[in-house]
Amino acid sequence: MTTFRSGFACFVGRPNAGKSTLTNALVGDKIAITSSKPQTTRHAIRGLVHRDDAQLVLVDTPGLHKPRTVLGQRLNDLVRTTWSEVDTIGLCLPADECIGPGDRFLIREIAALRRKPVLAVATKTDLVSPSRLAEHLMAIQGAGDEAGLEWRDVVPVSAVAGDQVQLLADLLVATLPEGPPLYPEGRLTDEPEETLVAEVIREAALEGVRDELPHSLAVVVEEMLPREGRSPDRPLVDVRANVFVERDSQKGIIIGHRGERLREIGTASRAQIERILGTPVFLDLHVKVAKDWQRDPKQLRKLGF
Ligand SMILES: Nc1nc2c(ncn2[C@@H]2O[C@H](COP(=O)(O)OP(=O)(O)OP(=O)(O)O)[C@@H](O)[C@H]2O)c(=O)[nH]1
Repeated sequence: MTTFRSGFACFVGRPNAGKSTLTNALVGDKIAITSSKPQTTRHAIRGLVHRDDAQLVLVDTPGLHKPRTVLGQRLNDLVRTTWSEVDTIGLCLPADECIGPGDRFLIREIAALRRKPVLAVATKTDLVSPSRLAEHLMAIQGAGDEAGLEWRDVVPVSAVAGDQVQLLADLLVATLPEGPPLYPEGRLTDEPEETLVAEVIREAALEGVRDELPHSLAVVVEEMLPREGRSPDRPLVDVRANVFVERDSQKGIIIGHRGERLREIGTASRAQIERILGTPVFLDLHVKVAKDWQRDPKQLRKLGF
């Protein structure tokens, strides 16, 4: 009989390194939220990989970055707590970018954890030539040596092309302890549905807006209830959510000319929410100003941080 393994893994790496996309590719469903804007992953969202021989729980962390606000500090604390709790770490180093000071900082921090298996994942390999990839892999090896960190493996992967994703799953599973499944089969995530719904709306609201906005956006789902009086074969769920921004000017950006952008955000997120909940949804979206919420601990708590 083959042994069953189970445990936790997380991907770390600089913003935009491809962590969420990789999590999605491994889980095979869109649970973690991706966006072309950096630092959009706010919550440690877990995806479950169910296999005959193992269950891998993926914890997706936000990027570690220079803390400038209370929120920045909390995010960094969250990253470090996550690292200490998982069985194995995958450090994502995008192949289309050189290893920089930020990556070296991460590698030193991870090296300080000692003895935790660390896989170096060269992400986005579809974007580079084989010779550039070879250079990148050697640079990864060198950066590990420099920090006294011995990689368990160095794996080139393209989450978008699906290249080597399966191999990565095998290598991650091999680092897990023996044990029974941690979650019932069929679950993809243990995030409450409200959190997923809020993340979907946040992602839609961030699409195509200016660079300073990501940090100023928070979404809170106030209510999620089945509409009363519907026949069982035609259910409808009412979702009421608030999009919080920090300033009046940002409110205007989100709402758009005659509410056009807000309508687009609603349409785009509703389709995804319906997929998550498995029922048609009526989405009631409001934009509110919570002045400087990132700097105010009380407001942060209210917004779920
Ligand atoms: N071509 C290509 N693009 C990728 C790949 N993986 C991720 N990307 C793109 O890179 C960008 C960032 O990917 P994410 O998965 O959101 O990165 P992340 O590390 O989770 O980012 P943060 O949440 O900001 O920390 C997105 O635009 C992705 O579509 C890949 O394998 N190939």
